[in-house]
Amino acid sequence: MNPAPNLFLIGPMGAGKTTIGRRLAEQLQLPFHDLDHVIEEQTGAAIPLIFELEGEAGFRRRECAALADCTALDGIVLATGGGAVLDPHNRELLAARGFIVYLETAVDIQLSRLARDRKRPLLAAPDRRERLEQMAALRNPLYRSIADLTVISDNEHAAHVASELIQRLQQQWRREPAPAAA
Ligand SMILES: Nc1ncnc2c1ncn2[C@@H]1O[C@H](COP(=O)(O)OP(=O)(O)O)[C@@H](O)[C@H]1O
Ligand SMILES: O=C(O)C1=C[C@@H](OP(=O)(O)O)[C@@H](O)[C@H](O)C1
Ligand SMILES: [Mg+2]
Repeated sequence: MNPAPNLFLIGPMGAGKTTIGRRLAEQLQLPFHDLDHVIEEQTGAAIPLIFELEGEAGFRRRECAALADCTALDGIVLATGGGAVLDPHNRELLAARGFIVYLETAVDIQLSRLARDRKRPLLAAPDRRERLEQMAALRNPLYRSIADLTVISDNEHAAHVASELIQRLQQQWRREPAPAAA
């Protein structure tokens, strides 16, 4: 629960980390970074191509490097990718360097939001529900283990989730000092 100079969004694919993170950064007037976007810029390739050429292991190595770079910054909002919490060192860096918000989302909601998605290689499975449920079983305890704040991200309006999140953060910061921008 340490107030820290960064806000990190964690949670599964389709939770709205990228969408809500961008809104949150705008409203808090902080720079926004999306970990997947940073990986794509550093690699010069889109996420599906990285998976195709280097496999998930190669993507994870790049994700660790990008996360180390992003968590070295101060005063940012960072939307992580859903699997960033799998690596124990990533979890340590996130916990040490920022305030962690877990966007909790039901598999049904993920399925409907991502129904037409073709940019998330891990969803290229014959049974998407089964894949998401397997990932949730492994990852949800990890999200919970490092979250400073958990917000249910099931509402169909991203703006609604973002404003609830800001209210919850303000309540939190009334109890503890607000994170200072760099
Ligand atoms: N609260 C929400 N309600 C409805 N759709 C949402 C909401 N948050 C995100 N979305 C949509 O779901 C999809 C995935 O959102 P995204 O922000 O990319 O999630 P993540 O980064 O967690 O994978 C996008 O099409 C986005 O517009
Ligand atoms: O859950 C995962 O392992 C992944 C989530 C994706 O990001 P989002 O959570 O932003 O969709 C992206 O990092 C990659 O496709 C792998
Ligand atoms: Mg995202």
